[in-house]
Amino acid sequence: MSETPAIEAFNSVETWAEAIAARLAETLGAAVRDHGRALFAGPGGSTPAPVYRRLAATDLDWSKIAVTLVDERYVPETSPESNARLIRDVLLQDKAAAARFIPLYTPEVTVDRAAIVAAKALGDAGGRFDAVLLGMGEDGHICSMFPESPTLKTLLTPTLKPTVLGVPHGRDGMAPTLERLSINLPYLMSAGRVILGLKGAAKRLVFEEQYQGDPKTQPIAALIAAGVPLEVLWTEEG
Ligand SMILES: O=C(O)[C@H](O)[C@@H](O)[C@H](O)[C@H](O)COP(=O)(O)O
Repeated sequence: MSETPAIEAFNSVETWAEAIAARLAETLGAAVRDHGRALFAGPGGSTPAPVYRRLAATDLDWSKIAVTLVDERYVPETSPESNARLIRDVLLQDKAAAARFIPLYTPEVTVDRAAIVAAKALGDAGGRFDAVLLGMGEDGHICSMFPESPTLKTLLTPTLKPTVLGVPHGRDGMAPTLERLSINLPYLMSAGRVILGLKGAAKRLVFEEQYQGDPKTQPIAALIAAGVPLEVLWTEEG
């Protein structure tokens, strides 16, 4: 049985965000020191902004760090739904403005073509993340690994190469409401450090319910079963 990760609890969003940013900075700084470059992948959504703000102010050699996304809505950066917009507006500021951004979205092509372009761009950047920050939806999705999605099985297949896949929007009102692009489980298996940041009681409950679930249909269970050394940092403050 794979190690089940302990949940580290923080009594405020501030201390929670500081702890995550410090760990990400430690890992990215070590990668730059040891290999001359680092690759970070983070989520969109409403959770990571306090972490991104702290990371942006951290003294690292950002000119040697590339930043990308673990998933993206298939919309241009001008859309308020764009995760790239969040990264540019919050993370690629201050000291981190010197970092290179690798978007997942490509305009005017199909989502599957955009996934191929993104997979190549990430491959050209080394094909392995030194540090990953994940969020989680209240349905247990991470990245764009949504329950009931026809792409879920392929995204969760541990034996494939790390890549990016197109994810169709859900039918009959099912999530996701927009077409998406998502890294697959092998990208998390090959990462140097994977941190899951959770806020609120509901998400803690979902995590505790799902981490010993079905690795074929529940992303958190899939990470644990695949032996991803997940660090889970949680704060009650929603
Ligand atoms: O594109 C996205 O929505 C995110 O990358 C996604 O994977 C996110 O981490 C979860 O949906 C949680 O979203 P919240 O942080 O908004 O709860």
